[in-house]
Amino acid sequence: MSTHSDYLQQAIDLAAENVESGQGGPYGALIVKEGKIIAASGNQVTGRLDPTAHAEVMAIRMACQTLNDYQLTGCTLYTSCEPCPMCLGAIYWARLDKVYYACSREDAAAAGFDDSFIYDEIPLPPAARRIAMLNLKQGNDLKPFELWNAKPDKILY
Ligand SMILES: Nc1nc2[nH]cnc2c(=O)[nH]1
Repeated sequence: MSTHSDYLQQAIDLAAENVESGQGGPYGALIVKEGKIIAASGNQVTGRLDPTAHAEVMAIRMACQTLNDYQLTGCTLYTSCEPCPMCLGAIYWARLDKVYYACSREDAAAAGFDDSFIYDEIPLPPAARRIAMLNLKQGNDLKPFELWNAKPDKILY
């Protein structure tokens, strides 16, 4: 029976292997459900030319395919490093039960992966962010939400 520490060690090993493979950054993640590893991935940002291909996001995508579901309730994520703000959002949307991580955001920053500029942006008003988010109201901007609310067979997530 593997322990939390065993799974976390596997995530760290994946991260270290990822440096050799050249697929992306020094990160690894895996997802466990009922004692079984259902997904595992390294960071694949540069290999896939995909800035969203962080280890945690890749593992979440893989686990959803494995379970044929869009939510991961009952699953635990093990990651070599504290999730970045993007992965944090993905973790909540995926409804994972719990996350274990090894390195901290401070460790990542010391290695050149500093997320603090993103954390600092979050509380700012959208238009004041470094990448300005400009709210342009349109006459029919609420239409998609109205259609959604009226749709009897919608799949809630
Ligand atoms: N936790 C985590 N942080 C990152 N920062 C840049 N890439 C990654 C990643 O794949 N995982």
